[in-house]
Amino acid sequence: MRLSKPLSALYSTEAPTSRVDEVGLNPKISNAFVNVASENLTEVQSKVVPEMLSTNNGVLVRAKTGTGKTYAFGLPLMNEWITDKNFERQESVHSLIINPTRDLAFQTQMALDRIWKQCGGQSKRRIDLCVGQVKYDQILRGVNGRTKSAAFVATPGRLEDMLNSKPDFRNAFKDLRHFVIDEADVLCDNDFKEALLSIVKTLKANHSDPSKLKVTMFSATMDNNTKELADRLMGPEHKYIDVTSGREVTDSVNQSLITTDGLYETFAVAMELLLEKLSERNSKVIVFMPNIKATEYFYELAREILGNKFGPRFPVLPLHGNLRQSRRNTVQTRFRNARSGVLISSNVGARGMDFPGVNCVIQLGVQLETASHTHRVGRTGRAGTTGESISILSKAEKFYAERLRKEGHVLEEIEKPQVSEAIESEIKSAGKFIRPDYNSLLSSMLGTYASVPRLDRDADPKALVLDCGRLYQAMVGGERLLQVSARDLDRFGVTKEDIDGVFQVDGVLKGNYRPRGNSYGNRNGNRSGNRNGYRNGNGSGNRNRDNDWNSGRRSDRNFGSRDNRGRNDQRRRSYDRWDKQDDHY
Ligand SMILES: Nc1ncnc2c1ncn2[C@@H]1O[C@H](COP(=O)(O)OP(=O)(O)OP(=O)(O)O)[C@@H](O)[C@H]1O
Repeated sequence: MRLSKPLSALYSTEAPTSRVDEVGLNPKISNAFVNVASENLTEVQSKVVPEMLSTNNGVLVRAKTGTGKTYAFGLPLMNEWITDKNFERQESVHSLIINPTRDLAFQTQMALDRIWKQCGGQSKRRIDLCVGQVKYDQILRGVNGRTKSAAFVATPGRLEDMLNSKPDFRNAFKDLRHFVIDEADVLCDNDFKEALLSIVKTLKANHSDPSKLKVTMFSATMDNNTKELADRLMGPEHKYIDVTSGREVTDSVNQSLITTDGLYETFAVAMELLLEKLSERNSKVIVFMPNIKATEYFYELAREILGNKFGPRFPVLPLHGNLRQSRRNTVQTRFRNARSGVLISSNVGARGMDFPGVNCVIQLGVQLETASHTHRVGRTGRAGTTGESISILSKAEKFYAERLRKEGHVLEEIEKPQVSEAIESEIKSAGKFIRPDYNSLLSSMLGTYASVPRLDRDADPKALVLDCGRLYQAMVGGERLLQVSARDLDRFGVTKEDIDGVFQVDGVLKGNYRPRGNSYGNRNGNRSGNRNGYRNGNGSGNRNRDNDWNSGRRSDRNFGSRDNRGRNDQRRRSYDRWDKQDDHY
């Protein structure tokens, strides 16, 4: 993206930055960067590029969202490719970059390719993908074909599978120089940790000289788990570069908070705000919803209401884990290229996704992990631009704002907008123009709450549950009650009297019963313990199926090829959940 202002002005709140031609990069790379991005590096690039060019040790990097981490690792890698005279003739893959989702892998590959093409490199060696839904043969062409892969951008499921099941592929990494772990905190999380360790083990076991393999890790959010794993993967000599100055989101994003009386008002206020924001010229907004069902519902609603106001060609786009990858790619390209429009997204669009020109992010409700908030906010105010983030929480969800504040987010309370009668009536009559499955929408909302850690310590679970029931009544009108199983409600510790006139219960409530180790009852707040609690009535006791975690149906189709099927059965389930759907994030 070309910027009209000098970068020093754009990054004025951050430390002095360097020019791209003064950090020791080959002129071909720095000239390409000037053509593609800027003459100036961002702060993280100014610190990381020289470090990566000179050190033999690993580097762990924490930098604010949208400050250019991709090129911070991409430029030094490509610099090595261009300065090695024998590079074209080498067979081994030089660099491996791992991302948690396919969407991010595509984006990373495209960003690096832009520079690499400017250098004329792609005719010699390419940057290829190793992700689910790319055919095995196509991936293998990068190691067996005439034009060898300089680098692979991979997701964990397909990468581990290929390394384990395809000897040709595995052997192509014997002189690998760089292994870059992007969004490191997610990849060090319990779901991926085992796979990541297994990948590193395989890479090292097959390496001609493991001491030459450099590992680098990047993220905006960093927890102790990540730091511990960094020690394991990179050794104690690795360097830690933190350019967040304690804040994970850039100062150029103003964060505010609107409190509503309940979930129904939350949806109405969000729609009113959206109309207001999109009425401004060249306004590009992302609305983040708490789960897939809510994303689908709000998208249908927005398509109708915004279509009536701005015309049918106005970009109103959905992004969530239940969409096919091809549709997700189309949506992302359309939104990336649009001057104005709205993306209604689940967590799948929250991390790393780079959509230029987003001036406002609206977030509804609570999330499993507060790190999600940081990444969602970080979709605006990128590359030195300014942005606005508005969180909408119901009174019962307000505990979440306190958590965010404790973690350093500055949320300014603002007045909620007056919801117009037109919007009220559109929401109430939504059943006529969309096919809302209100039952599963509300089950998903209950599931989202059930997946939040420490709920019973910080919040009033009863109030949240009752709000779900009232939302249902407001949506369907009349006296109909939401039908839920006693087992689901038991998790929130409600009694028959509490929910009288709000839910129709299947089974017998156990009063204030809360199962041991249930999702919100896990007081230590660790992430592994809080995902097993909720059954949303569709047969699975695992996690909140609609939280973008595991609701998907597509996978690394050929995962578990004959020779590793049994061994990887357990792990495959984890990849399936991720690689197909991405996402709890
Ligand atoms: N030196 C630069 N000058 C101007 N723009 C830049 C520069 N470096 C990167 N950019 C642009 O900034 C945007 C954000 O970059 P990138 O996606 O790498 O950020 P990030 O730090 O990885 O974000 P996130 O934390 O969300 O993953 C991209 O559009 C990128 O092209």
